[in-house]
Amino acid sequence: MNVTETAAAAAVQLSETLKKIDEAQVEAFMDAICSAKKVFVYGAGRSMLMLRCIAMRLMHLGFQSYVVGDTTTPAFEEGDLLILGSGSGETGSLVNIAAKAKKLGGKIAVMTINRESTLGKMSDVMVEIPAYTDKVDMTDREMPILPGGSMFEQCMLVLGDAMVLPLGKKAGIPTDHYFSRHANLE
Ligand SMILES: O=C([C@H](O)CO)[C@H](O)[C@H](O)COP(=O)(O)O
Repeated sequence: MNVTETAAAAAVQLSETLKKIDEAQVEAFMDAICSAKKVFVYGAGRSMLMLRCIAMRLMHLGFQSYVVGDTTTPAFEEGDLLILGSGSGETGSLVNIAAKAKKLGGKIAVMTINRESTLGKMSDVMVEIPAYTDKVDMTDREMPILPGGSMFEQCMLVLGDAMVLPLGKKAGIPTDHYFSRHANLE
């Protein structure tokens, strides 16, 4: 396959993977966002990059959303929600941050491939994405067309974007306000 054929085949695999996600898990995930005082996101590597995109969309909708570790990110408090994205569900820095957030009285929402992982077990709500990661033994799973954790990471991004309109509706945000908060010093 050449590059464009590979990209098209990857998009098909992405679509097939997204269709397998449990809608009830997604609903619970969105409810957790709507009932949180503030929403924080955290991940490592490419997973974090996808979560930054999701945090931006939440800000567009009017949620108080923050990226853990950014200079202007405020304190995590009781009633806040920490969204973690981790293919493996075992990345050490995320496990530490999740434990701290729980201790501070917050809730944990996790997107992961691995429901039995440490983060899966720590979560209050979880969306299981049946993708592939090279970090966990996945011999039973279809090999991805894209390398490493790419399939998982892209599923997170598309799923997060797909939540935008339903989240806006759930939170009662007028549609003409959706993107008026986008940065205008650019
Ligand atoms: O950057 C990553 C990627 O898998 C490289 O292909 C991961 O997102 C990063 O290493 C974090 O891992 P997970 O917590 O297992 O997503």
